[in-house]
Amino acid sequence: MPSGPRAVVSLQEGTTSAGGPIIGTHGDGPAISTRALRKTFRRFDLSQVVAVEGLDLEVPAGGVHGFLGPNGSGKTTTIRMLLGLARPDSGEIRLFGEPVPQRLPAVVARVGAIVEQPKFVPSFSGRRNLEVLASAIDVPRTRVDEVLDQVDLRERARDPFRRFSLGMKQRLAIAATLLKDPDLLIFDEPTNGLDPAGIRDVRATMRRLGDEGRTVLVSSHILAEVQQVADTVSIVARGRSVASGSVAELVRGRGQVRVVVRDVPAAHALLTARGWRVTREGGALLVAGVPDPALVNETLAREGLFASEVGTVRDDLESVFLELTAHVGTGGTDRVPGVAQVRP
Ligand SMILES: Nc1ncnc2c1ncn2[C@@H]1O[C@H](COP(=O)(O)OP(=O)(O)OP(=O)(O)O)[C@@H](O)[C@H]1O
Repeated sequence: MPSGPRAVVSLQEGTTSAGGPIIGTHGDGPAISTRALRKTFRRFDLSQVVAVEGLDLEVPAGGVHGFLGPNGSGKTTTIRMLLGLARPDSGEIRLFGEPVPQRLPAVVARVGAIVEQPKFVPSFSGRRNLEVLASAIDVPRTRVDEVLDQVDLRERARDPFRRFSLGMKQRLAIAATLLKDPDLLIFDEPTNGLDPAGIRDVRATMRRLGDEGRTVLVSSHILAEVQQVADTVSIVARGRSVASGSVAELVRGRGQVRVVVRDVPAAHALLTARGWRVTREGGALLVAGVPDPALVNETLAREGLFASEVGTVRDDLESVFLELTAHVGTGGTDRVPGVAQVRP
């Protein structure tokens, strides 16, 4: 995947006449759903690469959805299929309930996306670049100021594009996707190659768009970035979905209880006997798989083992991600044992 800002795929320029009226409104079902989606490629030596293997994805309408997975897990290929830029071998895709690619023209005006390399003119100002794009897709010029505000670039809009920082270039690309006021925005690794300030600004822009009620699908292999901005996430590994749900749901119950007790061996034996996974960390014990930390305290106290400290060590999404994707071997597994597919 290329790094740095990507070009705007102006889906809005698609043929809207062929598809007829748009059926359904934003909010009456998922913005994106895929079922058993599969895509293979042939390598130069004619061997087959399975890029996407039976992917089920559901992105609720409204808010920011993180599409997470390690490098090579099939995110870009999936996004390209969602946008009609690659054809699935098999499976189903729906955008706002409409089958894609068959009914893409019916939904195309509701979708904006950033993939691949930028196509802005370096010597033109940010504003001029947007004005050219706006007239190409038949959008009034007044819209240019609105989208510049939406990405917080109004003040720098007169600077030539070539003087923009990478973060500003990326926000200009986002502004271009907003010209047609789409309901769904798809960004493939939008923070790739940006410095921390650029990442923060792009993230704030995505959050704002999600708060406006738009659906933002953002792919990333850097989970810490998405964790802070996403309402819901899907985690993929080797082209398959391994977990999905809200960030809170995915990390809930996955923390460990840290307990400090004088008689460590006795406490270890007692807690292990309850069926919990217990590991030693210095003078403390880490207990995994406990639904409520109070249960640890209660179990110990009943046997006269009094804890001097009980606390929760919460996993972040990064650890959940590593645990989930580590389970998926070469052959792939559909689901990781013990991980619920939490549908938002
Ligand atoms: N055009 C292609 N020809 C051959 N193989 C491809 C092609 N496009 C993707 N692949 C392979 O398909 C797999 C999935 O790639 P994809 O780019 O979709 O993953 P990704 O999750 O977006 O990864 P990254 O974060 O590194 O971009 C990889 O093994 C990749 O090498």
